[in-house]
Amino acid sequence: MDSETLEPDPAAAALPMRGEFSGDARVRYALVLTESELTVQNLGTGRRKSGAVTVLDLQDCIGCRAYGAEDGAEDGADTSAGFAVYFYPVKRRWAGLSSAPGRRRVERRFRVAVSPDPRTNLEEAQRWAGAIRQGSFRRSGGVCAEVRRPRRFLVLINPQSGKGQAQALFNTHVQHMLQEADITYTLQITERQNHARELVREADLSQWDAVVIMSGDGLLFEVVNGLMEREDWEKAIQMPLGVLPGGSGNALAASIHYYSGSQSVSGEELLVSCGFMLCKGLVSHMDLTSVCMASSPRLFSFLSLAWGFVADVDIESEKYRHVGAARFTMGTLVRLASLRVYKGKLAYLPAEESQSTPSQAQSTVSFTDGSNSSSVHSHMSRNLNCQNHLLHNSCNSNNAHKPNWTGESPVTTRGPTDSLLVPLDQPVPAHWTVVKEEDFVLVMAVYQSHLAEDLIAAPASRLKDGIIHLIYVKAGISRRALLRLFLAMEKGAHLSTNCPFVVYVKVRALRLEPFSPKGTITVDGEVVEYGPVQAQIYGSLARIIAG
Ligand SMILES: Nc1ncnc2c1ncn2[C@@H]1O[C@H](COP(=O)(O)OP(=O)(O)OP(=O)(O)O)[C@@H](O)[C@H]1O
Repeated sequence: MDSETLEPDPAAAALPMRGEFSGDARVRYALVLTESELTVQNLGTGRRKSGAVTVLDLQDCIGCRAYGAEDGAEDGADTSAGFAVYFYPVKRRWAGLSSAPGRRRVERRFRVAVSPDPRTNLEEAQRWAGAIRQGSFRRSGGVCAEVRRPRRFLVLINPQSGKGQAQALFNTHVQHMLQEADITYTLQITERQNHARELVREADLSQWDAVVIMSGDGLLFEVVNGLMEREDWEKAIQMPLGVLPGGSGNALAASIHYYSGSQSVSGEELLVSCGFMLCKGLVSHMDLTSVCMASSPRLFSFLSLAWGFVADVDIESEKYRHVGAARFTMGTLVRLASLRVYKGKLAYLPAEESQSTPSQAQSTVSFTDGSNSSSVHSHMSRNLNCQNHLLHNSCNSNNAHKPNWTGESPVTTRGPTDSLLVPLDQPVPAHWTVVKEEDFVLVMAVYQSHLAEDLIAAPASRLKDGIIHLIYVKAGISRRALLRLFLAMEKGAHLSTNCPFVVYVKVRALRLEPFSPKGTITVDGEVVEYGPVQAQIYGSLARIIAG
C-alpha cells in the first residue's frame, strides 16, 4: 500500500509560511499558510490598492500542483514558475427560488518570480505546493479511522447503470478531480454482469491502492463478493473501496455523504461530494453481512436484505430506470395500489442479547480456510457457513424473478465462519427472538443509513456500528399510513411517527422464512434465491473511502 504521502515533508515543517505572489491581471497577493488554512490577501495591482482577504480551509483542498514557465512562453522570456491550488468548498447555488448546497470547484493560481533563475522559482513553487498538499492531507476528523491517500485506483464503470450516463458523468465531473489530486487510475468499463466480480477475484490487487466503482450499488456488490471469493480474501477485503454514484439508487454513496455530516444532496452534487471524498482518501472500516440461503453460495452484503414491499418495488421499478432516482417513487405508488401481505416467519438475535452471551454470539472473525486455525470454532463443522445445507422444504424452485446471484459460477465461498447461525434446517437458537406475527407488508434489514439517495431507512446506522437495523411493517397498515411512512423516510423521520405497525430492532443476526412459494428477496438491491435466508453481521470487515 502506498504510504508515501504520510511521510513528513521537510518543506512543510516551518509553518506559517508567508510569501507574496502575483495572480491574474498582475494582481499581487500576500499568502499565509498555516496548518489548517491558506489566507489570501489581495494587495491590488500597485496603482489600485485592495485589502480583501479570503481564507481557504485546507480541509476543502484536494491538491496543489507546481508548474514551470507558462506553455507558449518564448525561451528565457518568462522565468517565473507557479502553483495551482484546487479547493472544493461547500457553497450554495441558486436555482430559481431555492438554493442547493454542494461542493463547488475553486482554483487559485499564483506566480512565483523570486529570482531570475527559473529553477529557483520552480523550487519555491514546489515548496509551496508540497506544504499545501501536506496540509490538505491532515486528518479532518469525523468517521475516519485512519488517514491514507491512495494514489493508484482501479475505476470500474457500469455503462448500463442508472440512466446509462455513468461514463459521461465520470468524464465531466470526476476525471479532472482525480488529476488535480494527483491520482492515477486504470479505467475498466464493465461489459456484462459479473465482469467486475471476476476481475477483482483474479486480479493482482497490489497494483492499486483502491478499487472504485462508478455505478449503482449493484457493481459494488459484485466487487465485494469477488474479493470475498479470493483465496486471500482476508487481505483482499482490506482493499479500500470507493463509490461514485452513477446508478439509480446509489444508497451507499448517499449514506457516506450523510455520515460526513453534510446537508443532503442528490444527483451531480452527490457525485462531486463523493469525488471529493475519494480525492481526500480517508479510509474507514465498513460492516459486511454474510447472507446464507438454502442452496446458493453464501453472499456478502454491505447494504440491505429486503423482502416484501421494498424488494418488490426495487425490482418492479427497474422498468422506470430511465427516470433515475424517481424510479422508486413511481414503483412505490404502483405497488401501493396493489398492496399485499407477505406471509412468513421472522426471527432475530437482538444486539444486546448477543453482547450478553459472548460465548455463542460474538461476531468476531474466525477463519474457514486461513492459517488461524486456533480460532476455528468447535462447532464449525456444524455450521460450515450454512451455505451447503439444502432444505427439504426449500421453495426456491418457483421464483417470481430470476435471481441474479445464484450458484452459477463454480467458486468457493470463503470468509469468516458464521458463528451466530445454525444450519437453515434447524430451529433458530433458543435465545433468539421469534416474531409472533407471521403477516408482513415488508421486512428490511439495513446496515447503512440509506436505501436510495432520498430514502433514509436507518438514520442511526453508521458505517461500522456492527448492527443490522431490522425494520418490519406488520400487515394491517393502511395504504395511506404506508405512504406517509415512505414520505417520512425521505427525511429519516419514519421511525418516530409512532405508527403501531412499524417495528424497529437492532440485531446481529436474523432468519426469514417466507411461506409463499413465489416471491422476491433482494440483497443490496440484487435478486437472490427466494426461500429461507439468514444473515449475520461482521463489524468492520471491509474498508471504504469516506469523509
Ligand atoms: N456492462 C454491464 N452490462 C449489463 N449489466 C451490468 C454491466 N455491468 C454491471 N452490470 C450489472 O448491472 C446491474 C445494475 O447495476 P448497478 O446496481 O450498478 O446500477 P443501478 O441498478 O442503476 O443502480 P442501483 O443499484 O443504485 O439502483 C448489476 O446487477 C450489475 O452486476
